[in-house]
Amino acid sequence: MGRKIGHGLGLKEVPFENWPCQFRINKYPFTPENIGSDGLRTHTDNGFLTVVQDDEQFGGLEVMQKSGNFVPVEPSPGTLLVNFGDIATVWSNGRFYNVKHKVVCKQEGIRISIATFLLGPKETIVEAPPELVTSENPRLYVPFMFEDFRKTRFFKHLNAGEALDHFLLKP
Ligand SMILES: O=C(O)CCC(=O)C(=O)O
Ligand SMILES: [Fe+2]
Repeated sequence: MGRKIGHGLGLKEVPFENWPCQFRINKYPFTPENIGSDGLRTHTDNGFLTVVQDDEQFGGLEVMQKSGNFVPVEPSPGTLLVNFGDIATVWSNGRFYNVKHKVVCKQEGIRISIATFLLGPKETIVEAPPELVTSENPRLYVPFMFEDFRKTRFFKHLNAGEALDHFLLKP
């Protein structure tokens, strides 16, 4: 998938080969009192991209449009959902949108989703490849280590994309 994304941008090579992945099963034990409230608060994913197998019975995942409106993503049996995270915005030099999303409790019961996260590189810096930096699209972010980015997000509680502002070249 990473290779296809890179090719879509006109790149011959992509760096994702050794980037770590994280696998997580989310379990939401929703009670009647939870209905209408957030099961998972608005956030962006911190890595490059996420592949989600959503709960086919429950629904409840909502993504935020640039306008700020949340739009429900109705689960579709047999399909996976893919979204970009913060590192995709940095690596693509602003071309990819780190979509904000949340989970709303729609009904009582145990909601399960399965997510695989392609994170950022462990040993190399995160930066847009030179082909994606031009005079019309100058570099947006200071090159950084993914681990430093993750710590900034975690310790400053910046879970909805705001951590990227700390790494802007021109704040
Ligand atoms: O449970 C879901 O549908 C989404 C989960 C999610 O956004 C996450 O694990 O980061
Ligand atoms: Fe997420």
